[in-house]
Amino acid sequence: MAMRSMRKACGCRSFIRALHKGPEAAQTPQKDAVKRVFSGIQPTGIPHLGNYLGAIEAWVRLQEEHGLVLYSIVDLHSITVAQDPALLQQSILDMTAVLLACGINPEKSILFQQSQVPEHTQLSWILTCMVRLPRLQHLHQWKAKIATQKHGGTVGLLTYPVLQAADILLYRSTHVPVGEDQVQHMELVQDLAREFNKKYGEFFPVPRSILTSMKKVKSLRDPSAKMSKSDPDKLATVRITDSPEEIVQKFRKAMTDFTSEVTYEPARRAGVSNLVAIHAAVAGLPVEEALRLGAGMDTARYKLLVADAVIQRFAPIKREIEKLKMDRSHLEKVLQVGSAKAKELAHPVCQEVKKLVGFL
Ligand SMILES: Nc1ncnc2c1ncn2[C@@H]1O[C@H](COP(=O)(O)OC(=O)[C@@H](N)Cc2c[nH]c3ccccc23)[C@@H](O)[C@H]1O
Repeated sequence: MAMRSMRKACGCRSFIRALHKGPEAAQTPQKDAVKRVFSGIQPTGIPHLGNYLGAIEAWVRLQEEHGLVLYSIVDLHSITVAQDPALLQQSILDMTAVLLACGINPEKSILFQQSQVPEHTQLSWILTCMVRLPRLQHLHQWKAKIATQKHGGTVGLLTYPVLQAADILLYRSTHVPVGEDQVQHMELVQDLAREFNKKYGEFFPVPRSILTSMKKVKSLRDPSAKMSKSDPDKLATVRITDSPEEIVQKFRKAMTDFTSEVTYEPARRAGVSNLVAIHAAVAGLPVEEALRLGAGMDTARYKLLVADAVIQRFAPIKREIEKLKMDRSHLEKVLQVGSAKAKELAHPVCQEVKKLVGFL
């Protein structure tokens, strides 16, 4: 059944070609002609402009182009740092509402809850036994995250990228739309796929990252850093559900420089260039057109134009989120159905892996 569903996944490749792929992606030979797309998002916190432009927007387009597309709400990943159980339950449903409101269509892609498919943790254990400790200790995100944790962080936080590898490989995925912050994790996934194939015979395709032109949306308060859910400065991050007033305030306070003209020079003028990139992306314009609209404005006025474009873009999504959140049983049903479909795909792959590894 799994292989039959996977074979259906072909479709046109134009969108994938149109997206910028990272260098590691371009160099990876891809023997597998069938495209299988997988990605995930942590349920904790409301998605922000970075999640939306760097990942979710691409997810929506990819489900139009490919037969087998899976998106997972990765609740197992979220407990690598402390969570309140009641809040986590609510966050999983809220994230379901957000993804549906953004355009994820459960008829076109499989939207599911990671913990409902136990094969993720089973494959994760097998892969964990193939990774050397220093490989995980050298990853940027581990180093950044332990700096914020008491007592050095949990073992789960350390092995988090191996679970991510299991998520992807479990569906023998070929393409993974992610933001730039996940590229190092993707290199680990690619290495694990190659190593597994070398040891047990050709089994996993080596998955490629798909990066959009908005692969790193910067913090509004520090354009040298990425926009992040966990930024302690509330003005740094624009969430999908922010009110128009909050959005205006955040853009007003966005860090730029002492030049008032609006230009796009990411290396020299990171702050204003981040605004131009956001403007172009949310308004669906080329950067040149966004610059033309900002011509003659000073940065203070341009910030309001960008804020307005973001407000317009998020307004219908916000309305839809509110509507969806009123029907809890619908959200639960979507996850239930999606998780059953994912399990149907995951089970035979996991069984094959177990056999290859030598389990009876
Ligand atoms: N400032 C930003 N600019 C551009 N893109 C950004 C920005 N911030 C976040 N992203 C992207 O949003 C997606 C979800 O983020 P998460 O932190 O939940 O994403 C994470 O924590 C993953 N470990 C979840 C995961 C678990 N298993 C997977 C398997 C495949 C892909 C992803 C996963 C990601 O694509 C992330 O790159």
